[in-house]
Amino acid sequence: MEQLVVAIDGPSGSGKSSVSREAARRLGAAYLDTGAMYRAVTWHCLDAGTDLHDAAAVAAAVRAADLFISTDPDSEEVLIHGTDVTRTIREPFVSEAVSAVATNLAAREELVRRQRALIAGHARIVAEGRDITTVVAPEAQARILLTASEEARLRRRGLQLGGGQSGEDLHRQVVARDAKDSTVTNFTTASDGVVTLDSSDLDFEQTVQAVLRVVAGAGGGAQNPGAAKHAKMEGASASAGAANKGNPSP
Ligand SMILES: Nc1ncnc2c1ncn2[C@@H]1O[C@H](COP(=O)(O)OP(=O)(O)OP(=O)(O)O)[C@@H](O)[C@H]1O
Ligand SMILES: Nc1ccn([C@H]2C[C@H](O)[C@@H](COP(=O)(O)O)O2)c(=O)n1
Repeated sequence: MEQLVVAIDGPSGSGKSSVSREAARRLGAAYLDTGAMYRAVTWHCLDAGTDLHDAAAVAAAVRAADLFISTDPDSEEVLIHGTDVTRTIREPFVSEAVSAVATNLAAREELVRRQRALIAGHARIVAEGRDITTVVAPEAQARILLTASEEARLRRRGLQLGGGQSGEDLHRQVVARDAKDSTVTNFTTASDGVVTLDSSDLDFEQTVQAVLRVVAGAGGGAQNPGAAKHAKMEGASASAGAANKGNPSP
């Protein structure tokens, strides 16, 4: 059976992670959050006292990183050197530091290599980030640039963080981070063959449906239509067989 790879990129707060995870469930596919990999190695550098401005030291730390990321859409789990950082990597101190690692080209090269290995290990996978459609998996059957207006993205992130953030904090975590990250990746304009999906005026469910339509149009439907229908009705998982119990060795 031909492998199904769905590649989704987009700016911060566009809904990549949440929409991709749900699309993966309904497709009976694995799910790869590549941003979590950048976050985990950033946490590790901070924890180890590595100077994030020392490009060689950061690259060495990333190459040596013992990193595990679950690819089961129903199990969010990220471990680095055995430490569970699943929650910590979402903290603002990591969000504010991560661009220093994401703009390190040697660190990117290493993480891209690992991401390709993870993708290759699954029969069906939805992978999301900033350079999946262009660098990591340009041969993916379905490639989507998921966008939303800046206003929608700031509003969504504010709601997601509980509404306690100042406008300045949100701007730093969404707009300023995108500005730094876009110096090394293109997630604002769609490359040839990439479908742009603007979710500004769509709710979450409509956005998931729009992604599934693009995948179906590219020839990749639900693995088992009954399971996908069930997942849609019950909000339950259709991800049997998608779990990854061990990442390829570095
Ligand atoms: N179409 C939508 N309408 C309304 N809310 C949405 C929509 N899509 C996603 N959301 C919500 O917006 C928030 C941000 O989404 P998410 O974390 O998936 O974005 P992201 O693009 O992965 O961001 P980042 O790259 O910064 O991690 C979440 O709370 C999510 O549930
Ligand atoms: N393929 C990727 C994925 C992520 N990044 C960078 C961009 C972000 O600043 C950071 C964390 O990503 P997020 O969790 O916010 O999606 O990692 C990247 O450069 N390439």
